[in-house]
Amino acid sequence: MSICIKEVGRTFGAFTALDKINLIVEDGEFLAILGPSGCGKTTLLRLLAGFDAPTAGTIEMDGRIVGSPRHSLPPEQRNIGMVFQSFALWPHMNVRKHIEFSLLHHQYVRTALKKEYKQRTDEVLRMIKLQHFADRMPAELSGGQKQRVALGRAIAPQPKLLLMDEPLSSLDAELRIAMRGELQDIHRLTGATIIYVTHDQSEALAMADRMVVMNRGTVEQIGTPKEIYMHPKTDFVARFVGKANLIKGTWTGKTFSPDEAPDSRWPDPGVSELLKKQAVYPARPEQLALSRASSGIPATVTNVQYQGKEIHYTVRTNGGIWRVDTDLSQNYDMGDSVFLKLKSTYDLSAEM
Ligand SMILES: Nc1ncnc2c1ncn2[C@@H]1O[C@H](COP(=O)(O)OP(=O)(O)OP(=O)(O)O)[C@@H](O)[C@H]1O
Repeated sequence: MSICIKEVGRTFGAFTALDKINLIVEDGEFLAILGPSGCGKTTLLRLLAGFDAPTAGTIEMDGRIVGSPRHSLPPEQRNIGMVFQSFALWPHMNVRKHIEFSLLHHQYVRTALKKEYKQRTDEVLRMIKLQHFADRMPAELSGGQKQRVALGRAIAPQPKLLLMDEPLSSLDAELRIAMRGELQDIHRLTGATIIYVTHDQSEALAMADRMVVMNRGTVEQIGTPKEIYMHPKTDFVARFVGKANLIKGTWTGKTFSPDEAPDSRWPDPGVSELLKKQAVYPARPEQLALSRASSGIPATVTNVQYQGKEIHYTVRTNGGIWRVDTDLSQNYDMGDSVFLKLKSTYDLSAEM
């Protein structure tokens, strides 16, 4: 299913939860909507599901207007499947019945699928790897298994659009990672368009074809995970997705000199015009290095966190507090005086 969101807004009294959202989602695309708490992600998903109507603009699905201030097609007439954070399983139904129920009661199930619902249920149970758990009740399942039932129930009727609202957030870290692969498999197997809401950037980066980064009810940037991570357009995206340090300085054409180390020349890896206008360089923690040699920005180590594969340092300079991630060969202690630099692979001053 393709979706076209045009100038969509949603106000609650005097409060604007969504403002002039414009977005096109291609048929079969996996789109992640990423943003901090309260930025309007769930509000947008509710508009797409048909639980709520926009107060401005239009939402089209496969070329047909389904949501506008005057008219909203109810959820059951939209050919969608939904998966929520809470699983929302029925406590009195076993795993098989969950899948069967959705096949027998979803308005858009093809007659052939409905007729063959037992075979389809077996197929879905295999897809979500619960064929040996079909008779279990929800209370007898682990968190990951419950999540898979919710997913199976949503995909069984072969909806053209799957809406997911933080579906992995109640799982532990290990399961969340395992479920990412399963969601990708399901996307590949079903070919459905997926709109996936999360505030976890690593989830969005790992799975999505494209990401929409939202902030305070507006879209900050739309792009592939690589574009968003490597080339953030705004300071918000640079900080939120890449955890970038926004170092102040002067841009001269394609080189940057930090105010606190004016002799350094940092190259332009594709920094946006907006960030250049703001006279900052977005350096992600892994792009920075520390050294004892006296070149770069003088800094003091204020925090050290050993992470096994790398070390996360926090350093303070006159201009701010910055995060630097290094490999294990760099060893500094709290209180050490060091110099903050761009990693030598990036730093042009090394060639001078
Ligand atoms: N029915 C409502 N009445 C008034 N304000 C609302 C209503 N629904 C949402 N809001 C407000 O709209 C804003 C966006 O809410 P929304 O639930 O979309 O955020 P979110 O990005 O999904 O956040 P989270 O990640 O915490 O779920 C919030 O400030 C919220 O308080």
